[in-house]
Amino acid sequence: MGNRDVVVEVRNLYKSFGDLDVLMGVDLDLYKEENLVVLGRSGTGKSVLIKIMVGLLKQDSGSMKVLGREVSDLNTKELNALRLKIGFSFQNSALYDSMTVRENMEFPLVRNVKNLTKKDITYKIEELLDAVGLPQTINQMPSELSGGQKKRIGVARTLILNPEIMLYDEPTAGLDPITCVDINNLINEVRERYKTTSIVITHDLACAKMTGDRMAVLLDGQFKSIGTFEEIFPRAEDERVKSFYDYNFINS
Ligand SMILES: Nc1ncnc2c1ncn2[C@@H]1O[C@H](COP(=O)(O)OP(=O)(O)OP(=O)(O)O)[C@@H](O)[C@H]1O
Repeated sequence: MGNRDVVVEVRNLYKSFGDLDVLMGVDLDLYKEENLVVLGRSGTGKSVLIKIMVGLLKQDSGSMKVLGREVSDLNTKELNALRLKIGFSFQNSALYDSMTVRENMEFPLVRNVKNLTKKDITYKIEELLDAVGLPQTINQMPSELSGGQKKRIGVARTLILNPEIMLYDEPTAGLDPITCVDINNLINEVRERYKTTSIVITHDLACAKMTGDRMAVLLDGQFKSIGTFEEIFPRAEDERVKSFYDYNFINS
């Protein structure tokens, strides 16, 4: 891990929807260049937490500081600037089906960065396709790519704006075990090469083990356990944390 600068600081964060209490006192420090895995069953509030982090939702109380700024205090312009520093890698890759790989990658660049020459754009696209090991796909359509390749291109497209923070939402969902290992390696390589700080949301403990420096388990609206894989799972006492481990490593 790099130094211990805190990139995201969450303190006593609460969020409810009517009678539904989702986040109930979340605390978290995400350190620079760390890969933090967030685990939690469906509906525990992982997406709500991420949405508060990028200013799509507002907390009821508590604090969410990203890159030193309290997100709920930011105006629209500041929020847009913050979002450019956060790369979101979607579960379904979110590529535009009617565009080639090159056009898919060009799109966020042209939209967000002024005064780039055609040469700059091509250079950047080629560099990132190289980084994800798919330079040969530049003129292909998404329909011609495998699920794993689409994920890689999705990650390359997210990286094109040089984000400081990467959010990976279920990066291995729907992939075969070998492609999962590939994507996990990619997440680690991205951190090495681009010095990103990452949050990986997953239900896949093998993915968690390979990519996470630490993991945080969201239970009853809080991170009850935060630590390395070995600190949390093999000897978990909470039945729900234990069942996560048993399900992934014994019953599957
Ligand atoms: N805008 C909203 N209005 C009302 N309820 C919401 C809203 N957003 C989320 N919720 C509720 O908050 C709870 C947590 O949702 P969230 O999407 O964060 O779950 P999750 O942990 O990301 O689940 P999954 O793993 O299935 O994606 C759910 O019960 C959901 O219905």
